[in-house]
Amino acid sequence: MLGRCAARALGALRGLREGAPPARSPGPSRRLLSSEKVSDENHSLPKPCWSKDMRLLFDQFMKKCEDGSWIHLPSYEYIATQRSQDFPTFIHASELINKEKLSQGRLFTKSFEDGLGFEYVMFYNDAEKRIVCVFQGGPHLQGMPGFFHGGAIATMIDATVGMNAIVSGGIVMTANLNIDFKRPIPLCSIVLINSQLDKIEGRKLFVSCNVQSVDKKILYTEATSLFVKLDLEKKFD
Ligand SMILES: CCCCCCCC/C=C\CCCCCCCC(=O)SCCNC(=O)CCNC(=O)[C@H](O)C(C)(C)COP(=O)(O)OP(=O)(O)OC[C@H]1O[C@@H](n2cnc3c(N)ncnc32)[C@H](O)[C@@H]1OP(=O)(O)O
Repeated sequence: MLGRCAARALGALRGLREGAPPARSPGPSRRLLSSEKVSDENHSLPKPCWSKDMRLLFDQFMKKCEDGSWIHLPSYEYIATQRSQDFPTFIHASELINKEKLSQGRLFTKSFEDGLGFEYVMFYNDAEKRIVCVFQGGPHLQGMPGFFHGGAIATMIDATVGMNAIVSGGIVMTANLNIDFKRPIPLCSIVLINSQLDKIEGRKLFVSCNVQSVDKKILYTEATSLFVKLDLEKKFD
């Protein structure tokens, strides 16, 4: 059975997706218009492009979810709710945004054809405040020949530590991300991204992370990050 904290974390994610505020306080833009589009396809479920190893890891983690200690986090291509459309106004940047283009917005990691870019699934452990992301990068993420682009690795790290901060703190933005690239990651390999919430100080959430081979014998990357919780109510008023 889900613990109260875990249920709250999942609620926060649903809130992000459906336009309800993830934090406790209801805001002036708490509305979901009937015309709003929400992608239905949960990309965190097995697809034909997932390798056998990716599928195996997925099954292993799903087994861990059975007692409620781990939660399988959903992931969607785009969030086209009124609240996400309003997001630039919350941070006083609406005049900088092309409104037509905003409606075409898609989550960067979900913008590739199946199997060519970012294939991943995240699992959250509420008691330990950590996320494990199983990541299968595709051939269009190449940097140096035969290896992943550093920016692609940084993107997946940001997505994972970012999700850890979101489930713990609501709506946050990355303020700082430090990455040590220790070994190049072979293109199309599967890796584990292990992220851990280290501490919360007021609006600041500190999250660290490493990227390992599936057998845990190779440490590819280490990172630390700072996320700052946005005070949407305050900024909106
Ligand atoms: C309704 C919305 C719906 C949304 C739906 C979302 C769905 C999402 C779904 C799936 C997501 C998957 C996950 C993805 C994750 C990716 C996330 C990104 O890529 S974010 C893009 C890159 N980041 C930026 O562009 C930030 C740019 N920076 C800023 O906007 C500001 O600097 C911000 C918000 C980070 C902080 O600004 P301030 O005005 O709110 O706060 P101040 O007062 O400056 O700082 C607060 C505290 O933090 C420290 N701080 C700030 N920046 C720091 C830094 N770089 N280093 C150290 N400390 C820093 C300050 O010193 C201060 O600390 P003291 O409270 O005094 O102790």
